[in-house]
Amino acid sequence: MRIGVIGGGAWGTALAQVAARAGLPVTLWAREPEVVESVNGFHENRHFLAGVPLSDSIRATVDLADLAGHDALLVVAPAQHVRAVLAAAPVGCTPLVLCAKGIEAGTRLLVGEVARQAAPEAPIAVLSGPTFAHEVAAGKPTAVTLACEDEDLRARLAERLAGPAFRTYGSADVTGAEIGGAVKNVLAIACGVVEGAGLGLNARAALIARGFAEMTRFGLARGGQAETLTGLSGLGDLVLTCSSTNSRNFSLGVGLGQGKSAAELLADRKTVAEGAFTAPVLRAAAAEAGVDMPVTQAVNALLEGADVRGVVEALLSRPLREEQA
Ligand SMILES: NC(=O)C1=CN([C@@H]2O[C@H](COP(=O)(O)OP(=O)(O)OC[C@H]3O[C@@H](n4cnc5c(N)ncnc54)[C@H](O)[C@@H]3O)[C@@H](O)[C@H]2O)C=CC1
Ligand SMILES: O=C(CO)COP(=O)(O)O
Repeated sequence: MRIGVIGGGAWGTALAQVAARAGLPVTLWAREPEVVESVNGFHENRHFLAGVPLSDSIRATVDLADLAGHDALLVVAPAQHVRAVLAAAPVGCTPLVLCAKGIEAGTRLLVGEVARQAAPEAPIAVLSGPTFAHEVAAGKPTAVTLACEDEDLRARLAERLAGPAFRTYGSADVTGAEIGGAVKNVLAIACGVVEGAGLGLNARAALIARGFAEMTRFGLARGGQAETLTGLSGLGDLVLTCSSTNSRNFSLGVGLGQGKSAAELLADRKTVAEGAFTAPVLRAAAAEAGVDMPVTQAVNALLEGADVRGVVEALLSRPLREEQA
């Protein structure tokens, strides 16, 4: 099985290394010529994943046409760019494994739904879970959800991508797997705010639990399954991303909690904090689905410049409610 990877950021590079470690030849498409030079010349992505030696069976290219004839394509461009890269890539009926976490602005579509429009003949799978790229690339133990409706393809992909330290758990629930990954980025910003504003560990635990309730309400309304949301791609990833400044979303929240503006924090950023793009789309999608998402609304208010104290007070002073309502 020859694997193509679309996107030479930290995660695309780490996944290229996963596939190479599994013994598969890999072509890695990156839009930056300097990334291609670094991977081909030094077996390292010095721009997005510095310090991690890469397998010499990974060949990088700036030319999307070089992805023709592969057996599966891992799609690891940021969510807002997936439509454009798929439109330009030679996809045809090659299976796509979607690895970006987000919801497309404007259309409010999950990445899998975008891919179905952009590449209607391609079978779709989703790979998602608690996976900091540096740890995966370094070979630290990691487990992911590999969701695909086609049982045979799911089993084939799960088996070929797995390795001694990379466990793939199959699921037929593509929507549920995607929603966990998209929503947790927004909730991670909220947890970062708690850290940055010094609101304490009780507040962070409460936010993870209430945030998860919010993710579940939205996920069920969009057709995801509860078991997926409590799994690796939902609760698992939420816990990881809400616990560490290794998360770009959590770090963005820390800055907001310290009183910095989103514009200041996002200016000249080379790496992506998907939650900043997902938050407004998620708020709109939740309103459309009639789902109450107070933490998501609070994150949007903070991204739009609201004062941290006022937003926290507003969250805490909402009418009391039943926990399971
Ligand atoms: N870094 C991580 O630990 C993980 C990231 N992800 C997800 O993977 C996706 C990609 O993130 P990373 O690899 O971390 O990116 P990154 O933050 O390391 O790098 C930014 C990436 O965005 C690409 N980019 C910027 N503008 C673009 C455009 N106009 N068209 C196409 N690509 C463009 C850059 O080429 C680069 O590959 C995101 O959806 C992220 O949520 C998922 C799991 C883990
Ligand atoms: O998705 C991730 C871990 O599973 C990476 O999180 P960040 O994008 O917040 O760094």
